[in-house]
Amino acid sequence: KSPFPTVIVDDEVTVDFIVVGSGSAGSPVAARLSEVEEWQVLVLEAGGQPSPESAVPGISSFAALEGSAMNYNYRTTPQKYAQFSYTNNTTPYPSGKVIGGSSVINYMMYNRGNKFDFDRWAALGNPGWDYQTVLKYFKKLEDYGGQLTAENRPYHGTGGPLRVENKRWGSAVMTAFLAAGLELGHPTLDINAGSQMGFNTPDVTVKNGKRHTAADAFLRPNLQRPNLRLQSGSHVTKILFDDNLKATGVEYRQDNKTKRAYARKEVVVCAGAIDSPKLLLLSGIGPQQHLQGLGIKTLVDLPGVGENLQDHPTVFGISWSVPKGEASSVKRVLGPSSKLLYKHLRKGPLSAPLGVEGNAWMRLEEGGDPTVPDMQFLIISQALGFNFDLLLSSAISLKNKEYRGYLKALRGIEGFNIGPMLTVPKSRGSVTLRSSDPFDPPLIDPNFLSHPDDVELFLKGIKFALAIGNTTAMRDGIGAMFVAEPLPGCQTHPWGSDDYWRCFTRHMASTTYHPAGTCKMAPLTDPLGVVTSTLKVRGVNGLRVIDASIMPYITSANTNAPAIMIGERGADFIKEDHGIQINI
Ligand SMILES: Cc1cc2nc3c(=O)[nH]c(=O)nc-3n(C[C@H](O)[C@H](O)[C@H](O)COP(=O)(O)OP(=O)(O)OC[C@H]3O[C@@H](n4cnc5c(N)ncnc54)[C@H](O)[C@@H]3O)c2cc1C
Repeated sequence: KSPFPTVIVDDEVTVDFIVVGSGSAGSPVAARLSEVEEWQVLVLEAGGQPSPESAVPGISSFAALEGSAMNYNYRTTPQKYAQFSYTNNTTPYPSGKVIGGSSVINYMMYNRGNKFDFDRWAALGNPGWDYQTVLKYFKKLEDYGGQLTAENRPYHGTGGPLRVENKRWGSAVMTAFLAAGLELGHPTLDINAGSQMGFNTPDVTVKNGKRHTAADAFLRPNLQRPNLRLQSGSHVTKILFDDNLKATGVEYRQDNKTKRAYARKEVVVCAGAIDSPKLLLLSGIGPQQHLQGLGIKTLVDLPGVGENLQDHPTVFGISWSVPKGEASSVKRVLGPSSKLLYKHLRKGPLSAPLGVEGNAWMRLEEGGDPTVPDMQFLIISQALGFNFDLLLSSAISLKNKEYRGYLKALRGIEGFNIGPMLTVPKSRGSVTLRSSDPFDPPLIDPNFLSHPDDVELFLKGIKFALAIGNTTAMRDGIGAMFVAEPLPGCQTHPWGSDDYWRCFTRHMASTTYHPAGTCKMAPLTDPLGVVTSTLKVRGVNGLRVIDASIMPYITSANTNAPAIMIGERGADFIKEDHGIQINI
């Protein structure tokens, strides 16, 4: 039985709202709009049903691997300043093509970001996005099942659609990581509450031990509404406009047929930070020169479409070994006792995202606001070349030939990896069209490390990661031993020197799969803005973009929770504009 009831609508159909994409933001948009009984809402989703395995946290990250049918299987363009260790200087750039979008293939960490992120969006000239306002939406969307205390209670919601829980399982690496934080003077805390500065084990979008996607939370319970319809396998190729530049509907492909759907009120594009700008460009909204070069007629010359791509780069490969049994080995996660524990109690290694043990947020640059981090650390109890080596090295597409020897030395050992991650990098990339064919993958250029400050900050991040691994909690507690194998390509630099780590950074830095910012929300004074503060596309009517692409600056943590919040926030802007009373 398919988990999501879907429909096949007529080849030409008219509704009030068309929502393009059922991902982290599209699902709440559709659910909230269909609360208005007299509005007909149609969701067009390019992907299909999620696989049963995608619901099991411990194995579901396999869906993010290249080749999965639930993934667009994009890659970055060859990077000039980074990714030197990866095939052709490119890496896979997974993005969910499935009902639920990237919330079906992500690692389920639920991290909202920093108060400053949202106050900055508002200060740029985007009213209604300040922290106090968005906090109401974070609470509204949440059904918090984690531990509540006097400190974190005011920041959480219960009874909302999305289940958020404390992670149910961690290896000894997790406990040692938190102890290492305390040893270095950093508290263990709920980073979605008062302060983000410290160590934690992530809360996750998991319900009763199973992944809880945005579609599980917002669409599944509401698809019985007579005014909400979801049509899967429907790839939108173009937005249609009338002579007054009002969006009247979309053209899409389904079952090899070109069909049309018309919207009486609005078309809402929620296709994510890669596909939303792609769809605008295909529809003639974007930088005129780029469109002209591809023979696409320009409707609105909007230079910001596809620009301002931000992601959180991380440096892979900073690894420690531990004695057998301490980390997430294949045997431990997929072994019979783990399966039994999961089957009967929904607990154990299979109930938690594979290898994800903890996060930390720090400010490493001198000066600045001490409550705002510039670095996130992710500790995963797998490491390149270790137990899950095939999975990890293929996920990031390490150059096989060059690194075979390097990985061989590590094979079969257990271990962990601490990845420093820039919370708000200075480098900016872009998404552009490869051709005017809507089925051609776009050119995704994160332009990682094009800003030299990003490399210098990574240098500090790597040193802090080494300090975590060097604590008594890590060394004596779990027998952590740093893997000091010189990295191919960096052997000319004295091992461990600043230049060695700079070289290491440029070789190993890559994506954490958080594209954002490509349809930037900004006031009209900003020439690179694409949407207004109520998420309306500039220069046209009846068209909004509501997803991770609207972030002017990326949030200081993983982007799923903010994308869902953006969906909730955006739906209320639509309601307000159409005279519907909102309750928040
Ligand atoms: C491998 C991976 C791991 C991640 N891990 C985490 C994590 O642990 N924590 C976290 O917070 N974030 C994580 N993220 C990021 C997070 O999941 C995303 O930021 C978030 O899901 C983005 O939401 P969105 O609504 O902008 O886009 P999406 O959720 O990607 O939704 C876009 C939807 O639009 C559909 N679509 C696109 N184009 C079309 C079209 N032309 N026609 C019809 N439909 C279309 C897509 O199929 C998709 O369903 C991860 C992402 C990935 C890929």
